[in-house]
Amino acid sequence: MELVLLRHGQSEWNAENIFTGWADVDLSDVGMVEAVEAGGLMAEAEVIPDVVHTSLQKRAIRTAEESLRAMDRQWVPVRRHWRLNERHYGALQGRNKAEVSSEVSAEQYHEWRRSFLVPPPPVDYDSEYHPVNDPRYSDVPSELLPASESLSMVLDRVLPYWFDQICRDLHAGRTVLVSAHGNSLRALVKHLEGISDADIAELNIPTGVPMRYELGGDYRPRTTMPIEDRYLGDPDAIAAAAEAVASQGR
Ligand SMILES: O=C(O)[C@H](O)COP(=O)(O)O
Repeated sequence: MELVLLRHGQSEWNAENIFTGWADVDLSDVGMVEAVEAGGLMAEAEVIPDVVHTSLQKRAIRTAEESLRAMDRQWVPVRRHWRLNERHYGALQGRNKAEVSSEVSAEQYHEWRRSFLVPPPPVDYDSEYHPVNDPRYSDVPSELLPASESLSMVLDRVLPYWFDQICRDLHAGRTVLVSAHGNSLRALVKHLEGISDADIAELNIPTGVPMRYELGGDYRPRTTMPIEDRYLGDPDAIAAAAEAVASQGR
């Protein structure tokens, strides 16, 4: 069973170093190029998706579209679901990462970004950033909609979708592309690789780089290998891009 995880290409707010979360920001020009290149890398590696799962956020949706276009596979079914959204970044959404970092201790900043259990401060119920005020979530019971999320909360909402929808496509023998976000993918990788709550803090996924998984019948990786070896593309450039994500705002 073949699975490809792809963080969306650079977004307009990634380029400006702004906490994004559930804000629906588009790809930057760089991000559009990254999405096309990701399609080229998948084609070159001969991992060709039969189905795509993505979030309800346009940066991931467009990344899926552009990568499929690069593979001449725009006909492939694309399923969208809020459970694959980025982590809700609460009251940090819309704020510059360097500014936030200058206002709090280095420990607090790191805890908000990378701890497993601690969510950032929440947004108010009437905030434009609370999903109850966004019509795209009108079908979702309001008690499931977050005002802020820790990575642990993201994992809890991603896993039902993983087991119910994505594993079903994998079981049917389809090569699955998941086009999603830095933190929804960190949660999924934590689950797949059995990474501890402490060690997941060290994982930073760069934009627009496909990660390839060969899964066994238990929907876990068939072989153990360093995560860096799962990326498609130039290892040095990928390592530098991951380090740049890690040090945002510092
Ligand atoms: O939502 C965001 O700001 C980014 O997509 C992910 O941000 P992070 O790397 O700071 O968690």
